[in-house]
Amino acid sequence: MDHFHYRNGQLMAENVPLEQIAAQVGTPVYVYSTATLKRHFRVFSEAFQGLDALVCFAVKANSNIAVLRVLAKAGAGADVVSLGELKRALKAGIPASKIAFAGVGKTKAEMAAALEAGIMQFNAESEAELETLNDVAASMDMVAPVSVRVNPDVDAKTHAKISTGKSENKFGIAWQKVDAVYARIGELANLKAVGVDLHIGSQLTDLAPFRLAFERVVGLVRDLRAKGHDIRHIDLGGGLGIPYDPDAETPPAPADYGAMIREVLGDMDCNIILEPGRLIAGNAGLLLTEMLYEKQGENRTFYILDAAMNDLSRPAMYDAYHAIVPVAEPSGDETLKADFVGPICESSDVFAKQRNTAPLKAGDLVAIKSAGAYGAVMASTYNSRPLVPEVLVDGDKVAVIRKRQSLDELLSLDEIPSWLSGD
Ligand SMILES: Cc1ncc(COP(=O)(O)O)c(C=O)c1O
Ligand SMILES: N[C@@H](CCCC[NH3+])C(=O)O
Repeated sequence: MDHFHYRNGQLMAENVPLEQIAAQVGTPVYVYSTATLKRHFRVFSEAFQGLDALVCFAVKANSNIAVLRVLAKAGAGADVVSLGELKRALKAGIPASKIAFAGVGKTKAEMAAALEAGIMQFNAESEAELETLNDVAASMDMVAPVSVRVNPDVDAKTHAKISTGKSENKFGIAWQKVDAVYARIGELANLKAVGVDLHIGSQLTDLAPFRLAFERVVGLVRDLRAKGHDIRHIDLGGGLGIPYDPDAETPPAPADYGAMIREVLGDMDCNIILEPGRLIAGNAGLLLTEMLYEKQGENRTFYILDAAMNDLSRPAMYDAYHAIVPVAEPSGDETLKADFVGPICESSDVFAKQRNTAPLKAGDLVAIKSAGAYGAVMASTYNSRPLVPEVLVDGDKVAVIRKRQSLDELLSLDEIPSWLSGD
């Protein structure tokens, strides 16, 4: 059941008409459904029932503290990649013991803060990082729990810009080198190897690359254990895709993903960590926007929206498909083709080209769907456009969970140096 649905001719977020949110908060605005977040988390978690599994939400997908709070209450851990994300996860009530810290460029300050907080594990991505982590832990008289992120050199068969598990990608340590790396960890007094980790890419719509990568990791864990390393955690990363365009994509169901994992890892006697981001948040949010103008170009109609690529960058960055629907349910069957574009001075500020749509007019509200993951978090203020607000709906309750940035707030970050002030 879609929690964004038409009722009495109006697109709703659960029991709240989007028109009401636009009137209260203005547009553009991100709107999230609590029921969808909870359902996605539950369905994903149920796929691992009976296994010793921990679902760590990838905070990079949606880092709003209220969204994290919903997931914390449902039992989620967190996968974080910066001190900012760590602080958000902790503030949302996710216990440090359920937090993994990933990323190729962790700073010493980030390492120290994460050690201080007592996180579950660092997912280390290079030999140099391990040496630095050992030094930081030594200076604090602590032992850092580490998993090495293995790069299994598997083609995830996803968009090139969101593939991470090939040898040419910057992520992880080549799986052929991993043996030597764990031997080195064994020599470092302030590190303790607790697991292995991998993440091969995002928006995967096929189980085969996952299976290949997981089988490689299982082989690796057996070897490491035979050499005396006590590998308890196997972190399989995130990446399971979602249907942005149900006619074009049919990603595997979480239950099938879970069944495959059970098959490959079921007898490993380990704690399995999963890091879904998009799967939990993607279809739990939309970007609500108003159409400003219609413009007739050469052989095409432009629908110019008040949202732009700075608010939702996925179409511009990855040519990503997002469904676009009118908030007022179309009364007839008439359709036409239009380009949905934003106001930014870039040719790539396009949400959809030659998209079939009901005819729209200036002032109409439009929802850009599947924008709950990698939407608000990737926004910028390009063209001096303030960050847009985020709203959370729960049944008939509505709350602004991030307020709209004001122009004053945006401009107040700049300063004119003393030598330029005056005439
Ligand atoms: C290390 C890591 N874990 C988890 C994720 C979440 O991925 P997704 O949102 O595709 O589930 C990402 C992003 O791709 C990631 O880099
Ligand atoms: N940001 C990307 C995915 C990359 C995920 C981060 N590893 C997207 O919107 O699809």
